[in-house]
Amino acid sequence: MARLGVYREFLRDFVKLEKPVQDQVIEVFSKFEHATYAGLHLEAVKNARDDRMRTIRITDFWRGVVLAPERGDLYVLLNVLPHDKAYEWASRRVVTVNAATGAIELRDLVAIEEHSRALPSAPTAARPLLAHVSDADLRRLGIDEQVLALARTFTTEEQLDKAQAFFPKQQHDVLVGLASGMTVDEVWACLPAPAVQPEQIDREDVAAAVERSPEQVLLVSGPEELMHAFAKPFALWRVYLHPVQRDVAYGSFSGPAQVTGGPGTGKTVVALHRAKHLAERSDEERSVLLTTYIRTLPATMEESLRQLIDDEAVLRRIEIRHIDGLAYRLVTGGKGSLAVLPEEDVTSRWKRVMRQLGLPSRFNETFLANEWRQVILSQGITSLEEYQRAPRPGRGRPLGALQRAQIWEAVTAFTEGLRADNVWTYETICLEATRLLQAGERKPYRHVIVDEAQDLSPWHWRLIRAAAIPGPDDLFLAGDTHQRIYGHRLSLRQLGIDVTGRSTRLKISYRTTAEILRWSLKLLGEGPIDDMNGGVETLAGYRAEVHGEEPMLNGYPNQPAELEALVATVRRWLDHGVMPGHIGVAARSNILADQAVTKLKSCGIPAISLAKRQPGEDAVSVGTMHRMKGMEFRCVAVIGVSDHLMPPQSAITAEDEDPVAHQQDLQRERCVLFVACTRAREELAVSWHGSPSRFLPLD
Ligand SMILES: Nc1ncnc2c1ncn2[C@@H]1O[C@H](COP(=O)(O)OP(=O)(O)OP(=O)(O)O)[C@@H](O)[C@H]1O
Repeated sequence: MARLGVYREFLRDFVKLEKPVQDQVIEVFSKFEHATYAGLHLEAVKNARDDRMRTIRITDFWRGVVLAPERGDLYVLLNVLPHDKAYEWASRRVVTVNAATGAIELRDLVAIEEHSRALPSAPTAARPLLAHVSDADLRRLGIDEQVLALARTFTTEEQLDKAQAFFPKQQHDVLVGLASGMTVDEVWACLPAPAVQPEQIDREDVAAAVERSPEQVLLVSGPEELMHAFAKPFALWRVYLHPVQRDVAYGSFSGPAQVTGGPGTGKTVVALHRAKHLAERSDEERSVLLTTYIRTLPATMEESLRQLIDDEAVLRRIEIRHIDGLAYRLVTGGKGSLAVLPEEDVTSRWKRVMRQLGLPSRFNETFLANEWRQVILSQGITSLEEYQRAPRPGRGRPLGALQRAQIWEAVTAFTEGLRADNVWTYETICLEATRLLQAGERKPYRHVIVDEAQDLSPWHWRLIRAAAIPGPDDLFLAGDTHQRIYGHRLSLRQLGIDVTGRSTRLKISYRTTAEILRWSLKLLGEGPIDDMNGGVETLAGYRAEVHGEEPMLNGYPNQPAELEALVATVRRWLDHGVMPGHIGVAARSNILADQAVTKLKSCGIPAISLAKRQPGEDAVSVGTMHRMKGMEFRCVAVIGVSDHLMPPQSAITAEDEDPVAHQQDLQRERCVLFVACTRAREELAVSWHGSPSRFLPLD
């Protein structure tokens, strides 16, 4: 019986086909297993450079390109294209085996030969791009003779960029890494670990290579899995994990462990698989807690877990809860309710305290609230003596003993006021929940998994530490400090959570394209980013496997013109067959996001605010950049990236008030923009009106 694999690169393109063609592809290939070779009408391709290429009828107009095995029964669906293009595509391409990884790779042989023929006969004076790398090193990294010969002639990055269209992808990535200054060892470390030793790789045996290429080919076990792969091409994570992801998700750790990595590297995916793994090993209900600070995430995580776990008993062992919701429930015991103050009431209480105590105006309400959160609560300070001695990292304005005494008096008045009025803030609820857990004997969870860990504050971590039984596999953290949009710098070790020797960094972005990634990384600026463990975080080796268009960057004279252009951009995406629900629009403020919804709707485009969107709703999703966290779309427009809006003045502490807080606020805003831009899978459009934001790399 024939078996079927689907080339992963095609899965991304599958969503771009029109719905009736998609349906027909599914129809044809769901019968594949049971059909005979002849019954499938696989046609040979005339003048093919690779005689294993076949095509198969999808409709009168569309054909699938299939790699047929020389021996064995494993066929690979490589692409689906209009009739003539399918034959042309198939005739030019050759499947080979990578010498370093043993995986299959696809090249446009005709284009390589054409480029090789077009080379000038005499060498040029310009320095070759890869002059600093020896042939031996290139071969060790899997560059074959044909690619090597052509790559040696390149003198500009532009030539190398163009070669992306015809070189095998893995080899092209290696060359780009070397050309960008990575060392041979660094590039080597980024290659997927070969399933066999390089000396055992038989480069003629394509059939064996297909079997050991899970990163290139999704092997489907039957029609149901095929349907799922096509129905949810973005949900491949369910069935396939990169070996590094798998090791972390299904590994055993002697204590707290951590997974880090840039946007789209699959940290949430790993967290979900880890929850499944730990729940399967457990026998108690609600013994695994999956938590986060991002409000929208628990609902999405629940939906994803339901896709991953069929067994209701296993599902019942996992509790998914927002961290503040967890604290609330621990304090109320699930009964009664607490009066939680909205942020504006918290601010007016600080103002009132200032007035009552006659504090100098330089201690304004923001300063006091930040001092309380970032110094007093963060360090768990409970007395003036402790506060007098406390270091104040991240706080720029020095304070003498008298000033500290004044502030302490204000903090005491504020917290006593809350108590007297029986009202709470989320911080005080969290402190109370931690106190209850520390006082009690029972820890409610065996395992706690935290997603978007970078956004939690020290009081959250104390709660988490107190909620889990210390021991093997107790805590598992997934996060990326480059995407910190709420929390502050902290050291987990100082909070009793030590992940030394149990931290893994993921490097492949499965979400976005190399072009979007390269541009977005520049948004982060030059400043060092901490790693939550007292060190500096890095994104070295972070890369995307797929390529696409460069981000579109456009400025307009005023906001109406920018919104008009947004409509045109969204229309173009829709005209290209992108479903409305696969388009996201992000703005820094709620006001601009609301205006975008109104504008899109007034032009007949279905659009909805992210705050109101129901799962599965097919409308363009519009929201603030903060709301974009944890989401992804095929196409994303980030609007209002103007200098007067990004960063918003109100979000930045004045430099003369506190230079350290000023820098931190700017960095956080850069991260906010970075998060919004890295939600795009295929296309990113960034726009502004008036002057562009100083964060934008426009060169
Ligand atoms: N092994 C994999 N194979 C295919 N797709 C994957 C794999 N791992 C993750 N993905 C996909 O990549 C996308 C990003 O995954 P995920 O949201 O887990 O990344 P993340 O690191 O948490 O991102 P962010 O930090 O930006 O929130 C998702 O669409 C997910 O399905």
